[in-house]
Amino acid sequence: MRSLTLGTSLTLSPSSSTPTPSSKSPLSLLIKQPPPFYPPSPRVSNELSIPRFGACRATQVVDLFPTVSPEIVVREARLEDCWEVAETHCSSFFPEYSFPLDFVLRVDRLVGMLSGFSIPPGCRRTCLVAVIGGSVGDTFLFGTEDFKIGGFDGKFSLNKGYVTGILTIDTVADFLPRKGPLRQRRTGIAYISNVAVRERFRRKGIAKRLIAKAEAQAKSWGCRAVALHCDLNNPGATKLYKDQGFRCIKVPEGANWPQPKTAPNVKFNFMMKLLNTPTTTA
Ligand SMILES: CC(=O)SCCNC(=O)CCNC(=O)[C@H](O)C(C)(C)COP(=O)(O)OP(=O)(O)OC[C@H]1O[C@@H](n2cnc3c(N)ncnc32)[C@H](O)[C@@H]1OP(=O)(O)O
Repeated sequence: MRSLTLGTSLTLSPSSSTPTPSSKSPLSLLIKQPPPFYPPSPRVSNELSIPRFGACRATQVVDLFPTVSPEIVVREARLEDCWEVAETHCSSFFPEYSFPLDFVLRVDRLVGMLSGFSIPPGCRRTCLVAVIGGSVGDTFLFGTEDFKIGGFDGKFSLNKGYVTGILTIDTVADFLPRKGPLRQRRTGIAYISNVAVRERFRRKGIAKRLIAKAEAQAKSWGCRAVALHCDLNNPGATKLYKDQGFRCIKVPEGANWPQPKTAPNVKFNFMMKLLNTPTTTA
């Protein structure tokens, strides 16, 4: 078995791991925060709030014309996607909330995402989206190459499609153990967070596609590994990551490694994958 080395004494265990950091926005302070990144309750429909907040047209187009443009395309999120990204995040991680709190949560998430542009110098962050219903090759984009807001590409397209899944990848290393006595930020390891797929699009391989794209992105940034935290009580996500070649990292006894801030009772597996490790599934 391969071994990953991170700081002092990390070992890969044959088992595996969930969630991620959430950006805190001013609205977070005004509402009682629910525990983030829980798997959604199966009894609640994620799509209930969509018609109220304006995404209904895109949803209906997909429903009415499923064969016109059935392909899922994974690409960098653009500013025009940001509401649907917030919606996908909230409906996946907080499915139990109904109006008006679900709307407040979405706005909070939107503000959090768009205000997340202050990343440390030299670090990268990108939000990836899996979209359906947009055209692949003939997209006409407005905007410049380098303009970014938060993890969002500052370009617009007239043919955006409908966001079905999301993933954030960064090299900020906030959730990786620091290095050396000066507690320097780790480099060369990208961190995956906020992986979510709308309920009605699950088990179609969308998360797998997002992860594959994230790995390619990490490689293009020169990273040698990717890491993430996965809720111990999220067996579906754990299986997803294990199948994609991620392995659990045993946290050294007594080590105080950083973790996503969620509810106090949530326990995480820390998982990593070397980027030359092949996956077990296509
Ligand atoms: C680092 C993080 O962000 S962890 C947070 C993970 N996100 C969440 O828990 C939010 C709520 N859940 C979701 O959004 C989705 O269920 C996800 C993201 C976990 C999975 O998305 P999907 O697009 O459905 O996954 P995908 O179809 O690619 O599944 C690939 C494989 O993972 C495994 N898998 C995925 N979901 C499940 C599940 N609920 N139960 C068991 N296995 C699962 C299966 O092996 C699946 O292959 P199969 O369908 O051929 O059996």
